[in-house]
Amino acid sequence: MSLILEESPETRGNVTRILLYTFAVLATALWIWNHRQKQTRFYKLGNKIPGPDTLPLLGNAHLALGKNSSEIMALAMEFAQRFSSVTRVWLGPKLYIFLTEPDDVEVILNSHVHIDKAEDYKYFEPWLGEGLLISSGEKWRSHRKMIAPTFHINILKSFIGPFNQNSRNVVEKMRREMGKVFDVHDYMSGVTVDILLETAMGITRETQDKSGFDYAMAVMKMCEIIHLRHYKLWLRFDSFFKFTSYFKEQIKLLNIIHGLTTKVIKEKKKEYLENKEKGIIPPTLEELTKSSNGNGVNGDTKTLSDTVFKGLRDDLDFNDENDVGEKKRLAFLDLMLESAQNGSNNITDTEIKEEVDTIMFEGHDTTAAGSSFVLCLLAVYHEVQTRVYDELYEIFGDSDRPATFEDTLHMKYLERVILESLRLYPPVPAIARKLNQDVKIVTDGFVLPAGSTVVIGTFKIHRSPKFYKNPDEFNPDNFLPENTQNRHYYSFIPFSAGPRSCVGRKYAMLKLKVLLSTILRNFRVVSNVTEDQFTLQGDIILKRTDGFRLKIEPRKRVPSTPYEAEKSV
Ligand code: HEM
Repeated sequence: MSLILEESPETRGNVTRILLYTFAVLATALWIWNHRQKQTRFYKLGNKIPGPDTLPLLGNAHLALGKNSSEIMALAMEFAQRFSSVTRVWLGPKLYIFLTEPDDVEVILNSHVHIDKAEDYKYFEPWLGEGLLISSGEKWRSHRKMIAPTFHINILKSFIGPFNQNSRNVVEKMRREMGKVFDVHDYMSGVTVDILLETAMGITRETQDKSGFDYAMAVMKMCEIIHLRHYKLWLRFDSFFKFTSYFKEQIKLLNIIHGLTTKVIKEKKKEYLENKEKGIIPPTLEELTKSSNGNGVNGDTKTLSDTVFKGLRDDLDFNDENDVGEKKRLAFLDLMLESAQNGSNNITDTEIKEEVDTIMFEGHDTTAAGSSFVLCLLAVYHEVQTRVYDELYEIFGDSDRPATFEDTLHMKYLERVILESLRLYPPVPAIARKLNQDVKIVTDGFVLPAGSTVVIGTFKIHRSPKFYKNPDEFNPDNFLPENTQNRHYYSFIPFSAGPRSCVGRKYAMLKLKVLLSTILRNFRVVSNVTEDQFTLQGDIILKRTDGFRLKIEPRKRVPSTPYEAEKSV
């Protein structure tokens, strides 16, 4: 600056001229680039789709600046209202297309071609590597084929023991909150990680040392960092993120997480080989999932959700009446190690670690949010809670016995409540895919160009008046058989659908029933917050920014009076 001031007026004029020329050349180059881009097929197809007005270069990115995740969620809802069921948004040169019409959603989700995850999933990579959630192509296909059977109903039935034990443990912990307002999500998160440690890695409470607790804490904190990176736009850039304290924290957390998974895999592998030498070989996946009637399907074990999800055409439709029993219980990790060792699957230790870490992530936050929303809704709608409890009283009376798999089949009203809660508050509120090929959708024959990102607005679809009468109202009867049978399958997709649907769907439903029934048999949940006061955070996992606050009261183990029961119908 001082240099310029000392120079002659003529030199100063030259500098100004050079700056102006440079600016003019740059601006012209940008304009030409912008104009030429607009002429490309990608831009032309993108711009045929309705969406908010754009600014040169920025597209619509300025609309997201300075907004927190709740405000971005509100904006997305406003766009969905203002534009059609197909809306485009440009974030600079990146094209995002939002779909909320089940016919269009089916075109994407039911396809075996459009299965690649959007770039937004990349923050998981340091943690989950190429695990099932983010992998693509042949790797995803072969691992999915290997992992889907480890969620066979026979294996899930053998998890009833840990589901019950951990649910009873959390009930004991929650007693200390009696009569106070507290955030129930903290408890749901803790119990979910404990259950996963046991069912995914085979680490029981008895075998768990401090590393199990540290792992659980690290999983929860990693989820928080990833959530932050989704809504704090500047943290999305690795080059910036690396200079923040979050990055240092992430390194520490990943050391804990990967340290434990690696250690457990090593120990389990050693144990397996030692047992093999002694001639003790665990049952194979094929043996555990063998069907008694040959076709693997048994109508007696079908639940309401099996019927609700039957049109979604995934690879989880197996059912069997064989009960493998407690003795044969194997965690996912054991099953993967066993199949790698006996040669039925070609999977390395690193890949096994990535899959176990993936299951720990996917199975944790989703069910913690899902169970917290159910409890908060029941705390608001007492008459629904009364009906749920009456059903539980019919099954268990005033006994304290643990739930059996058979009991869960009788929890029909509770199941409707869970499904309705997943409809109004889907834990995964949106699903994103990267398109590698152009796709023609049903609405107005729009062609979504290769290279764009498709965002499926589950939250919005679930609240469509076209499929639900009074769509914003909490009404478990939306899932009465007569109301579900003719509804578009893709109008209810909390677990996504098609070949890339949630592999833990049946696990989640079974666990939610055991956990929620145990809590509700012990406590009555109450809240003075009404549903319209819930503030939502539209992150990768839907949460309440105001916290999942409620109160618990001791449950009187008696059914409601006939008058109360009548009122609640
Ligand atoms: C209420 C609970 C749950 C909900 C709402 C849910 C929802 C979902 C959704 C929507 C997807 C697709 C995500 C996408 O395409 O971006 C998904 C994928 C997945 N989920 Fe879940 N999930 C739940 C529980 C679980 C549990 C308990 C596990 C495991 C124990 C699990 C394991 C997975 C895995 C491994 C994938 C990736 C599947 C693939 O890409 O092939 N989920 N989940």
